[in-house]
Amino acid sequence: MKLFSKEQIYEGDRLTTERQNISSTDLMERAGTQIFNWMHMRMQGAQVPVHVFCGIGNNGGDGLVLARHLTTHGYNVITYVVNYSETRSKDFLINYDRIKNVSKDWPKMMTNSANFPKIHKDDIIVDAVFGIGLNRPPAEWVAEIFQKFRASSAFTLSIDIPSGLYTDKAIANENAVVHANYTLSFQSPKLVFFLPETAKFTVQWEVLDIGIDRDYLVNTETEAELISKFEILPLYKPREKFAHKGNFGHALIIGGSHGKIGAVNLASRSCLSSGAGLVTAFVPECGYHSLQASIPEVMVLTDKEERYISDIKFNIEPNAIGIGIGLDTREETMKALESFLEINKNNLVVDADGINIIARKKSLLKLLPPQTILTPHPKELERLIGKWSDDFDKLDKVKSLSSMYNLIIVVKGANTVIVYKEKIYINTTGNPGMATAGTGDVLTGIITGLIAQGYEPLPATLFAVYIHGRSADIAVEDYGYQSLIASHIIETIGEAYIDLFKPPEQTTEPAQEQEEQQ
Ligand SMILES: NC(=O)C1=CN([C@@H]2O[C@H](COP(=O)(O)OP(=O)(O)OC[C@H]3O[C@@H](n4cnc5c(N)ncnc54)[C@H](OP(=O)(O)O)[C@@H]3O)[C@@H](O)[C@H]2O)[C@H](O)CC1
Ligand SMILES: [K+]
Repeated sequence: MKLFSKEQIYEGDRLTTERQNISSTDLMERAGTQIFNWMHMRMQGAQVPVHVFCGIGNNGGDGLVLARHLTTHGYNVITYVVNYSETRSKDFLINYDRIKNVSKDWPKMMTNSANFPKIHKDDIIVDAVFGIGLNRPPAEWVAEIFQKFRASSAFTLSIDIPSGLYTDKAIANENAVVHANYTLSFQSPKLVFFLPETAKFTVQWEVLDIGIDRDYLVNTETEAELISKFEILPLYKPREKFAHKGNFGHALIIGGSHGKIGAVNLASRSCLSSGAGLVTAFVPECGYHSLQASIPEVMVLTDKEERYISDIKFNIEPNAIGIGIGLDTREETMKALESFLEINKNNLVVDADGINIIARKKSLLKLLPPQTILTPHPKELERLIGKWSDDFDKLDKVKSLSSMYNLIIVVKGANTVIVYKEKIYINTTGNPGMATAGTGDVLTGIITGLIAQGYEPLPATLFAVYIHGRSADIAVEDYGYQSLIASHIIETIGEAYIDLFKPPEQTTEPAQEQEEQQ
């Protein structure tokens, strides 16, 4: 799913009104009516007090359209105008007049937070104060109103975006943002719904289709894209009936040091479970017996050193190499990695201490083959790109590193983000249970295994991050967040593959109930 920028949304609006020969007021009527339909479906006439807070722009206009429909359908609605500016948008004014024609209780003007109404925790708040037009911090009294929303504990529904959130930059003051229980966003979700610092303001979100021009939506390239089953399924490579293990490549996993052979164990197993035909592990001598005993399917080559990697030499022709897990960053190992990178031409996935070594000696970056994949967790990323001031600054730094060295960078997080040059892909699978030792090793194995099978590096990365998270979502159902461990994620990779072909979950309501609601 494409994530359109603020500028692209405004452009889409303009083109839609032109091509469909409608006014912006008609488009606002569509938007507000869609919000009303969503609420009406769920409220079914319930007389819960609905407090609609409107700004003076088009987000506010949406709120007035909603309030008008709630009123004419007999709901218990109270409308407020948060009067933070004297400049009203045209469509706000048109809808301000329209609502006055259908209700004797005209919208209440608010110019400070003192006359904030009493709101019961079972009431509903609709936040139509700011939309994507927010371009400077809200006034203090407006921020106080947002804080009173939260203090009321009432269910808060934000229109388009929680007010106080910018679409394209970090927020200065978290107290000046609405905490939405639910956000109904027009045409596409916004990037800030998925970034670590701002995702918390949008607990749940849903996209409402307001009929923006289809050609525009299809033909407009966006910087950011949401990756879910729909985008992953077309990447899947089916298997021929008469396939044999040679068709699915030979992956090499290089890593491990005394006490950290398990990382290579996890990566090698997940590499096999991702479908690689053959997997070889290259480890210090101390890892030989444990690997051969624990994963008979994996072949093992060893370094001449007992406890750490000192000289990476192998007599196989791998199709893909995953390197860095459990590697250790001592001098001899750093030298071994440098000598390896000087001659390596293979597709490469670099993780963990592999990244830490490169972060220490940045000149190694230019030795990485095109489309090398780096999979840093936040601490490793900071060592690589330095400190960042906020999520947007982080993404800018990652994009420039990616462009400079032609790298694919996996920025692990609650929504893992894959960055390739100027493009951002946001994964939608995964859960907090994955914050446990070894899940990164498992991901490295899956990416390496997919490349070994012939997936190009970027699709392999998108696919692997998706499957890794989906597999953890399946496993967490049995183990819960606290008890999920990396090995469990390997066990459910198969189910995650099978899940790709299951139709999206049907609603649990029996068919006849759905008919009754028509
Ligand atoms: N295709 C769609 O998605 C549609 C979305 N719709 C809705 O339109 C809003 C965007 O509306 P817009 O009028 O552009 O902006 P806002 O309503 O978010 O803001 C109103 C104006 O307020 C001014 N502003 C910005 N920040 C502040 C601030 N901190 N304090 C005071 N005033 C502020 C700014 O105007 P200026 O001239 O003062 O800069 C804003 O323009 C979108 O989110 C949807 O809800 C359409 O209804 C239909 C199509
Ligand atoms: K809003």
